[in-house]
Amino acid sequence: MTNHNVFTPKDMPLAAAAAVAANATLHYSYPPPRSIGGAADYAGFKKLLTQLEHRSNSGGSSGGWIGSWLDSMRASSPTHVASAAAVLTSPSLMAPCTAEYEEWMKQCPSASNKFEEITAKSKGKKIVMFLDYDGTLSPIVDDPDRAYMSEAMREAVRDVAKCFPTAIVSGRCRDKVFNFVRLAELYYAGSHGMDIRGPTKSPKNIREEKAKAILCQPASEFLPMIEEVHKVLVDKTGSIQGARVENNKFCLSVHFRCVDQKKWDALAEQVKSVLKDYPKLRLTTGRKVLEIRPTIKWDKGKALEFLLESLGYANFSDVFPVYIGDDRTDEDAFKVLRDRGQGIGILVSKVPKDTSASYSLQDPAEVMNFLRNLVEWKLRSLDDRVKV
Ligand SMILES: O=P(O)(O)OC[C@H]1O[C@H](O[C@H]2O[C@H](CO)[C@@H](O)[C@H](O)[C@H]2O)[C@H](O)[C@@H](O)[C@@H]1O
Repeated sequence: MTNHNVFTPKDMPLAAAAAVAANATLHYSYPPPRSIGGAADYAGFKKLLTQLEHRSNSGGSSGGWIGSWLDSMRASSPTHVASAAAVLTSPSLMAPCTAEYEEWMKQCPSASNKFEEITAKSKGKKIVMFLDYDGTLSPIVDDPDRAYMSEAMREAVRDVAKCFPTAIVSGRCRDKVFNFVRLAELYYAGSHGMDIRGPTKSPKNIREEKAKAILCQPASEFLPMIEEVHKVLVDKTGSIQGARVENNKFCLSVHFRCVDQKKWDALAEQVKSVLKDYPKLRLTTGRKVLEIRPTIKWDKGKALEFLLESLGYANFSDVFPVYIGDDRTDEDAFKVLRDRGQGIGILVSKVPKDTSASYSLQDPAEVMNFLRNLVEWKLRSLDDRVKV
């Protein structure tokens, strides 16, 4: 089991630096990652993409408790700004952070800086993209209903999907995440992978009938139970200001981002008392959220495997899955890739975390840059082939 975001007193400077980074108004003083090509280059490549498109057209997280409820909630929320100023102004506090970050960077280097290494690894293989939504394609915000992705990000994802089969894998319910992304040519795995659907508009790189046939809902029998628990939780948590229960169809999210920290314990107790009557449901933690889901052995890792199989890409030798995500629940997918020795996992994080991913990116902005670079690289290699 990974030990994400677990901060002990000795980690306090690091936690404070995390706060600085996670709140994005201040920046962690670390060398910015190298980028390949800027906006101008990208416009040129967009033109090339359109040309090449025409040319080709003619041919677990693991469940259970991690310590106490409250510890677990705190562990998933290292985003307070309280000590940020102290960190920024104190060299003695900054030094250990940098050393620790540098150490982490050795284990989980920047995918931007290692771009050539990544593309070299994928040589001769078919890249398949898996993208988490919240915190990966959209920045984390207080109101889950307003977690919009930018138009620029949408365009980058659209371009990626023209080059590689692309799936969105999210804890949100499939319809909701689709309404945010609004790209019909993608695969969507909602409810932490428990609701998978192929594209409604056929992507260029997949046979239409194959794409449309993909559908997987391994937790259907839990629907009535989830509905019931949703109602009970809304009722029980109603008195806690800022608490919010989100119905994600096959799972539920209890948000505490806007709850006063003094009330976290009370909220945890409420959730705990409800779940006592539902032993077939388990709880995991995400970014200031308690996630309630069926105890079935299904997670984002299983969803990734399902999609690879369905697409006929399960073969080790000719597929290179790239999974990008920021959350504990994405660790299940990173682990699958690591265990299979196939493709790469990229963790989106500005702070050191225990992870099964092999690379990192700092935030959605850097994810967008990475996606654009992949498209440019792909088009460059296609164009080179055409020239030959
Ligand atoms: O798998 P994901 O796509 O990363 O979804 C995980 C949860 O993301 C959302 O919550 C998170 O983002 C919110 C908006 O930025 C933020 O307010 C919240 O604190 C985060 O936990 C979503 O609302 C949940 O339903 C997903 O399970």
